[in-house]
This record gives sequence, C-alpha cells and structure tokens, in this order.
Amino acid sequence: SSSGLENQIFQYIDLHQNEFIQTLKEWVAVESDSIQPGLRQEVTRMVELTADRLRALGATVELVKLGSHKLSDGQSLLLPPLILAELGKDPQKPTVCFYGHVDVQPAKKEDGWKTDPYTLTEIDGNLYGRGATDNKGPVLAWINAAESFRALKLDIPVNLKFIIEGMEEAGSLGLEEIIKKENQRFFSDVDFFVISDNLWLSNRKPALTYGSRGNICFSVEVRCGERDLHSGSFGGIIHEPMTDLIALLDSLVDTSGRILIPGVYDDVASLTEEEKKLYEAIEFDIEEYKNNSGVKKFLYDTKEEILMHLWRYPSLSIHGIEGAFHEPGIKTVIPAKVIGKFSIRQVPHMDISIGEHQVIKYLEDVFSKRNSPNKLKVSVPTSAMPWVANINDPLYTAARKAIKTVFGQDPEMIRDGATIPIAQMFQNITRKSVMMLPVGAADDAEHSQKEKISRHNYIQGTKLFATLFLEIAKLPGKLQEKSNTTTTN
Ligand SMILES: Cn1cncc1C[C@H](NC(=O)CCN)C(=O)O
Ligand SMILES: [Zn+2]
Ligand SMILES: [Zn+2]
Repeated sequence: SSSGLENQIFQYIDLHQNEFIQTLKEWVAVESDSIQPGLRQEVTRMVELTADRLRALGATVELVKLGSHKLSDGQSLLLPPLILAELGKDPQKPTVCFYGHVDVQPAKKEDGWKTDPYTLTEIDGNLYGRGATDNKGPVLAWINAAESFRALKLDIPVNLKFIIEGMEEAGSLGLEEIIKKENQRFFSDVDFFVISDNLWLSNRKPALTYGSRGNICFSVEVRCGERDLHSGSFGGIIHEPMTDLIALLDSLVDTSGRILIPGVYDDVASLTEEEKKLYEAIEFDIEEYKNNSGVKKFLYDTKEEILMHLWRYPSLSIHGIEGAFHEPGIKTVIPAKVIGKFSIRQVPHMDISIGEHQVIKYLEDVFSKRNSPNKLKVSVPTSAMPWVANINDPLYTAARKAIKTVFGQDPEMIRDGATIPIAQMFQNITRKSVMMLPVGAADDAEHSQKEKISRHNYIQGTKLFATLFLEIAKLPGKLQEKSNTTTTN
C-alpha cells in the first residue's frame, strides 16, 4: 500500500496525464529513424528536443559529439550527439542513472498501420505510434516522474543522471567508447543503473528483468563476378551464388530449431535445479503469447521449454538476403553477388570469438563440399554480450516494492530474449548494479506495425518510476556502508 507522499504524487500524475500524453505526441511526431540515412537530421532534432526537456526539468545537460560513421556505400554520416545529464548532486543521496533512446525503427503507413505512425493516436485506451513503447514513452515516463516531484515542490530523494542516445536501433554506434571514457568521470558516482527498454512477458502482469541474450550478427557474401547475368544466357552453365547461399543458410538449423554448427552448445551454462524452479514459478500464458505473435504453433509446448529457449539457450535466425530479387513480378536474373544475414543469440557462458570461429569454419566446410568456384566472404558486422544480474541486489528489492505499490502485485522475474548491449557494458565497465525495468506490455508490438503503449502503462509507469526514487532512497545508504567499514577497520 502507498504512503501519503506517494498518494500525493500519484494524484498529481493522474491529474496531469493528458499533458504527459501531449508531450509523448510531440515526441512521436519526430521521425527520428536512425536507420535511414536521409532522416538523420530528425534524430538530431529529437536529441535536442530531449535535451530541452531535461533542461526545463532543471538538469545540467551535456551533448557529447560522437563523430561520424561510414555507410556501406563509403559515404560518411554524422552521428547524433549523446545526452549526459544530471539533476541533483547531493553526496548524501544515492545516484541513479537512467538509460534510454529516442531514435526509432523505420515505419511507413503503407507497412500496414491503421493510423499514421508519427501521429500518436488513442484508440480504446491504447496510444498508437512509432516509438510509443520503444523507447520514447518509457524515457518520458522517467522524466515525468522527476517533473512531478518538482511541480509539487517535493525533494527528489535521489540524484538523477541520464544517458540518452539516438543510435540504439542502428547498433548503439559510439556508445561503448563513451562509457569507458566516462567511467571515472560522469559514471564515477553512479550507484544504480536502470534501463527501461524492453517489455513485460504478459499483457497485464508487471515484470522485472534480470538478463538478456547477446547476439552475433553474420554477413555471408557469395559472389560469381562483377555483374548480374541473364538466366537465359547463363542459366545451366554456371554455379549460381544464390544457390550456394541458400544451401549455406539451409545448413544452419534443423526443423526442430536446433543449431547445426558443431560446438555451439558446448559452453552453454548447465541448468541447475534452482534455475529450473524460476521458470516453473512464472505465470506465462502460452496462448496469449502465441496470439501476440500471430503464429499458430511454436516449436515447444510447455512453458518451461519456451522460456528456456527464449532466455537461456542460443537461437539462430535468418534475417534476409541483400542483392536477391524481392520485388513483385518476375525478373529472370542471376544475381552476381548476394549477402545472407543471420544472427545467433548468445547466452551465458558462450564466448563471442569462439562462436565467430565455429560459424566461419562451418560455413567454409559446407561451402568447400559444393565445389563452387564462387567467392565466399563471411563477416561479423556487430556483436554484443549476454547479460545476467543478481536478483538479490538491493536495486531489485527496491523495484519489487515499487511495483507492488503501484500495480498491487509482485512482478514476474524475467529475462529477455532480445539484446540490450548497454546492460552488459554498464555492468562490465562500471561494476555497478544494473536493472531493466520495463513499463510496456507484451502486446505493444515494438518494431512492428501498430506499435503502442497503453495509457494505463504509460501513466502507471510514471508512478512506478516516482515510487522507485523513494524506494531507492530507503535502501541502506552509502554513508552507512562507509561508517560500517570504518568501525570494522
Ligand atoms: C540491433 N541489434 C543487433 N543485435 C542486437 C540488436 C539489438 C536489438 N535490440 C532490441 O530489439 C531491444 C528490444 N527492446 C535486438 O535484440 O535485436
Ligand atoms: Zn529500444
Ligand atoms: Zn527497438
């Protein structure tokens, strides 16, 4: 149950919910797509808009230049700046650093949206729009929470720091370097890191996330020559790159989803009885999850198998083929160069460089058996490590309490099958506590058509973050720890 202070804050948030939604509408209206080069200025504009909002909150904002990056056509493109901001610097208070991103996945009305993806539209309590849940809504919820304290002239009981980027959907370019560089400066007094960039496991039950999978992305190029050929003039007399590539891609997984690359499962952490119990305890509606996906049948039937294959076993997905003819109609071409894209989700305790070698060796073996004169080139454009946290960390205790207060129920303790590269970076580089605290529901359709966040989740999420500030402030403090050390010494 909530305290008088919490009730005062909750009442403020409820009363001002339409203003919070209006701000989200202004943010969603910016097409801050970090993937399409032509929209890069919009990403920068979005970062500046976020900086303005933080300054209005009273925060000190630094815009860190990230330089530029090279596109595949050799062109160089400016990266949007990274926001490092802080609000409050009281040595008596714990410091919480919030990570979020304000760039979005591409979206076009023609992709199958009922409403314009860049006009936040409320239908039946859901706020539809690109970025509504990933990640503009959660970033604003955190800012709204801080704003509510200030509007009520209440002391925020923690120091707040913010790291907000504009290149997450494109692989967080330049981010790791900055975290390393700022470890002894900006991050030096941070006690806790909170990331809110994933979803609950259920449409209704809140969750707390203590792990995510890593990923190795592979690019497999097969090439026969310089230019595409007419299949009437050359079909039947050459080794076709596309045929080689399809065979290579087909050799990766079997029909039961098992990865066929030798050695891939060797280092996967073995399953303990204790861990098994965690999956058994989770409330998970397979039918609901299936409905959210639109798929009729999964590879596994039981809750435990499904969760383990999402969270603690690796998976391999084939994403696409560059250079292959994909438009409607018929084009009787033999593409000269095709590039297959697939990735392997890494889990503890798999090693990225071992994984890379296993895959490259396997693809070369399969290819050599085909006696093809074509050129094979395998590369790894990006990779990220898996992350797992200790769920008994005080940060998790604080979050559980906050969730119980706001949602009236205990959170589901979950992992995420996707990859949040920054979680492992924070943990590994700073050695501080890291937690993912989602506010979006399982049916929010991130990266998909009809992305949304519900009004309920956005507003309760704002309350959740405000309550988290209060709960973190109640944790046994730094000063107490320090005096304990002094007495025991
Ligand atoms: C770009 N990229 C390549 N490998 C991993 C990623 C990140 C991406 N992250 C998410 O989707 C976050 C979901 N809240 C993913 O897991 O695919
Ligand atoms: Zn995201
Ligand atoms: Zn995303």
